[in-house]
Amino acid sequence: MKLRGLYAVTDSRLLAGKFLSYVEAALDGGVTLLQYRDKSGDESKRLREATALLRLCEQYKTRLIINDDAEVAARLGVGVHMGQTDGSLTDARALLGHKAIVGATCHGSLAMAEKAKADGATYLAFGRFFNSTTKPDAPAIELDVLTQARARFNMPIAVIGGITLENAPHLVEHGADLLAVVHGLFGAENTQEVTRRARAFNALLSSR
Ligand SMILES: Cc1ncc(COP(=O)(O)OP(=O)(O)O)c(N)n1
Ligand SMILES: Cc1nc(C(=O)O)sc1CCOP(=O)(O)O
Ligand SMILES: [Mg+2]
Repeated sequence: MKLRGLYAVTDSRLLAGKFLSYVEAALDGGVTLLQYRDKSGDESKRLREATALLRLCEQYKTRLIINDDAEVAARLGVGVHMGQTDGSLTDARALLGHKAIVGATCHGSLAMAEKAKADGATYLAFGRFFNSTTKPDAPAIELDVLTQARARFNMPIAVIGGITLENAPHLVEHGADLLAVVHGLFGAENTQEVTRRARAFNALLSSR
């Protein structure tokens, strides 16, 4: 599967009061994958918001990914992103079927990546590469991990953690396919700026 471009990731606190307008602005600029990431634990809110995002994604022909929760992904017929403590990747793949996008957090570990590939992951996610206001405690990793992963895996590689328009070119040069971004996209002052940033992130990946 060819997956390349901006991977927009939502954050419920950052997007409070402007959730759908900011997401739509990003979709307008071009989003390859949209991840719904909500850590509130409020299940009915999650299902309601994810359903609203699915409608928007259908309108913009973008693929929706649910963070953490394969059951909600199955209910909506979309993809899932699984971390190391979010349950079995094999089970998620079995639940969602062979066509679904199933992403896997690999932190900075090629061994985790090998296992994720064997368990049926669609893409491998590495990070965090830079300081992140969204998840400051995520373990930091070096660019070298990306170089090694690119040489070893012939499948889409997502990168995450503190990515901005300024630092993203380094990640693209080292082989990233998907730029997974929260604050560097949705931290913008207004919807026009969100759209501009989305276009600019995509341009970094389309010229190679
Ligand atoms: C694209 C992408 N990569 C990594 C993560 C992090 O997943 P995880 O380690 O499960 O942490 P949480 O996001 O659940 O806090 C991600 N969500 N997306
Ligand atoms: C959700 C998440 N996971 C990370 C990891 O390293 O696994 S870093 C991160 C936060 C990404 O948000 P921002 O673009 O604002 O830094
Ligand atoms: Mg998770």
